[in-house]
Amino acid sequence: MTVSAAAQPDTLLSLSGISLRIAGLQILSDVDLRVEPGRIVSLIGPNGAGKTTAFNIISGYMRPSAGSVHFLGQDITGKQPHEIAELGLVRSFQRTNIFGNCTVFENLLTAFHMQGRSGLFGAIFRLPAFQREEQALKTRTREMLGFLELEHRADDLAANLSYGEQRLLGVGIALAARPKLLLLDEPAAGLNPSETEDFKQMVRRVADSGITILLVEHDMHMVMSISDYIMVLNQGHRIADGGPADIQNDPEVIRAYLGSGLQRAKA
Ligand SMILES: Nc1ncnc2c1ncn2[C@@H]1O[C@H](COP(=O)(O)OP(=O)(O)OP(=O)(O)O)[C@@H](O)[C@H]1O
Repeated sequence: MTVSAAAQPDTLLSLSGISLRIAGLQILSDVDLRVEPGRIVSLIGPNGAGKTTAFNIISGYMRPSAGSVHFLGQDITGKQPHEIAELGLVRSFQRTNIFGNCTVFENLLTAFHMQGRSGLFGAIFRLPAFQREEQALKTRTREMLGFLELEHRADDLAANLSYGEQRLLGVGIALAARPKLLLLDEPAAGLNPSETEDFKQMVRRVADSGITILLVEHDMHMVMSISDYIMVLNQGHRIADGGPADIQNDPEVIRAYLGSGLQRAKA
């Protein structure tokens, strides 16, 4: 029996019996997941396991064939991505939302403006309310630069940032939307070890600030060292869930990975 998140006050996000079938292929089969507030939760599994598909369903980009998604006690199954983002469930993509020809400061300020109240009319006519808001948003932009440890890059074009710095900026842009739950899709892909470490530290700071994190990631060192809770998918089925130590020692998980990255993470 699956329990609705509405009946679970401590649950921020829950997936109940999620299945997806496309063109005769069973992509996800009866997947349950519960994300408690304030935690770092990772979704892992071999290639093709269904992790990105699960993210697409959670964030409204795909509709499941069966099952439901609840966020903050509300059924969000089948809602549009922007409606879900407005509720506080925000997804940070690997490289989409950055304007390369704008500075780092401008990128963040624009992201804060998207959440602002004065609107286009206020901006065009530079109404007093807009000017007050602009000052407040600039202050928040500077604070965010400090949080991301990117102050020294404030006036550089985003296109000139390293991969690792662009990834940090992408998260900063997502954070401007004031998420309650932040979805990170393979954030360490393409990063070198020191960039991965910087990113990991930043994820910790985000979690410490009270924002819950749901992560899809292949870098097992990162997953095992940062996660409070891990769910493992294989061929669309949940095969295990628990803390990092449980997962690393789970025979079915070891079989699914055939001793690949998971074993190296234990070394
Ligand atoms: N729109 C679609 N139509 C048909 N098949 C799809 C579609 N989307 C995903 N799939 C298939 O579903 C399976 C799961 O894909 P998904 O991208 O969710 O896996 P993943 O765990 O994120 O893999 P990876 O780690 O390689 O990114 C794969 O076999 C994929 O080919």
